[in-house]
This record gives sequence, structure tokens and C-alpha cells, in this order.
Amino acid sequence: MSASPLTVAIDGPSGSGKSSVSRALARDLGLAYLDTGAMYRALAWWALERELDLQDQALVAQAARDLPLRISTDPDEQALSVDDTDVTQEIRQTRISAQVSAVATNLDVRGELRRRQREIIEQERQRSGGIVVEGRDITTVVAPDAEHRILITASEEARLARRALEVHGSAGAEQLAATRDQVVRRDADDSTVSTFLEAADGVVALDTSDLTLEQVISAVHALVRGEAKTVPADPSTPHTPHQPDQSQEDR
Ligand SMILES: Nc1ncnc2c1ncn2[C@@H]1O[C@H](COP(=O)(O)OP(=O)(O)OP(=O)(O)O)[C@@H](O)[C@H]1O
Ligand SMILES: Nc1ccn([C@H]2C[C@H](O)[C@@H](COP(=O)(O)O)O2)c(=O)n1
Repeated sequence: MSASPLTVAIDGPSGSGKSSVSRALARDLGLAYLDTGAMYRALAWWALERELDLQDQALVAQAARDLPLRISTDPDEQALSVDDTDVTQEIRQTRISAQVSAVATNLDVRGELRRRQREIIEQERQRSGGIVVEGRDITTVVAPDAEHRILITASEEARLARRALEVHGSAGAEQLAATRDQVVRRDADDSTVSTFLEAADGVVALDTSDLTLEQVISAVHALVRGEAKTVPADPSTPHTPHQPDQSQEDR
């Protein structure tokens, strides 16, 4: 356990590799791990299970407040349950990936899930010495004061290929086309409410398009150890201390 509590905030678009990298980092450093995307997926699963209209903003926001969610913060145990039903596998289904943005773009839902995320972060800073948290708005809104803030990016082409390989076992034209909705359309929808396609001020951007997963994990370790320099998003502009992003809804 490190001497003072540590939060590592990691954001990035779909298929950039943030979950794989965050889990590995947490495991290596003996920290807790929080997959915030899984929380949005769990809510989408529960709302669909209860046959709610995902377009009904007030109804889905109430579901978010009522959501009986338990999520593991152990990087070695991907476990998530809703009302004692284990949904760890079900939330990864294509039908959830296809519809989750409808709940993730509901601002009242975001307010409630962010509140829960901050609570978990605080608990784990006390209990485990720190946490690696990943999502779309962690570096900017959920934990803008995190000790380390990293945006993991990759070209659209690389992200499509990674996801196609993961879901379909190959990245031919047919598989890439089938993956497009889960990556490109979803990012377009999700980026209407969060900034994760470009690094905010003070956030280190790491382009992983041409890196293996192992190389990315090493690069992130170096950043956290302080061996790599923290750079502003645009190296041509002078670095100014981070101010929490006031432009994004923070409820
Ligand atoms: N640098 C890399 N090179 C090759 N494959 C990678 C790399 N990083 C991750 N992957 C693979 O890409 C796939 C997507 O990775 P991962 O699930 O970590 O992405 P993500 O950013 O969390 O996506 P999402 O937000 O959609 O859940 C996984 O199969 C993972 O093993
Ligand atoms: N902090 C977050 C985390 C996730 N989302 C959205 C974006 C996705 O459509 C969905 C599921 O995330 P994934 O499991 O694919 O990483 O949740 C968000 O808006 N903010």
C-alpha cells in the first residue's frame, strides 16, 4: 500500500484499451479498480429487464437512484450484481452495448452514478490505499483532482480492429462493419455529454494505435512512477494548472 492514497483516473473512447490497462495497473500496484462503464451497463440491463422506455428520462433517472447495484473493486474479480442477480456476463451482450448510450446520456443518471463513483473512490482510498478508475468523464468530472489523469486513445481503425477481434474472433471487412455501431456510433452519442476524444488540460494523452497492450501498460506504469513527463494535451501550448471542467454537467 502506498503511503498516501492514490487515485489514477483513466478515460478513453470505446476499444482504446482502458479497461485492460486499468485492471492490469491496479493489479500490479495492489490498488482497487472501478469500471464505471459497467455501472452504466448494469443500469441499462436493469431498465430493460423492467421493460422501461429508455427514452423516458425521468423514469430511467429514478431507476438509477433505486438501482440495487453491487460491484467488485477487486481487479482480479469482475463481479457485478443487480438485486442479487449476477449480471457480470449479461451486461457485455451486444443488446446492452447497443442501448447503453441512451441511459449514459441522461444527465440525471450521470449525476447519480457519479455520486456513487465518488463514494467508492473515497472508500477505496481509505481502505485499499488507492484506486484506478476508468470511464469517459473520470479525468474531467468524477475525479479531476486525481493524482494521475490519463487519456488512452487509439485511431478509429485500431479500435475497430481490436473490438472486432475480441467479439468476432477476426477483423475482416464483415466483422469490422458489424462492430462499427458499438464503437463509432456509441462514441458519437457518448461524446455529446463527456469529453474523452481529446485530453482536457493537465490530462496526459497516450496514443496506443501502434503499441501492444504490454507496451501501453509499461507506459502507464512509467507515468504513474513519474518517469515519463506529464505534458499538456497540446505540447505547443503552455501548461496551466488544471481547473475542473465547468462546461460539463456535474450533478
Ligand atoms: N494496445 C493494444 N493492442 C492490441 N489490442 C489491445 C490493446 N489494448 C487493448 N486491446 C484489446 O482491445 C480490446 C478492447 O480493450 P478494452 O476492453 O480494454 O477497451 P476499452 O477501452 O475498455 O473499451 P470499452 O470502453 O468499449 O469497454 C480487448 O480485446 C483488448 O485485449
Ligand atoms: N464514466 C463513464 C463510463 C461509461 N460511460 C458510457 C459509455 C458507454 O456507452 C457505456 C458503457 O461503457 P463501456 O463499458 O463501453 O466502457 O457507458 C459514460 O458515459 N461514462
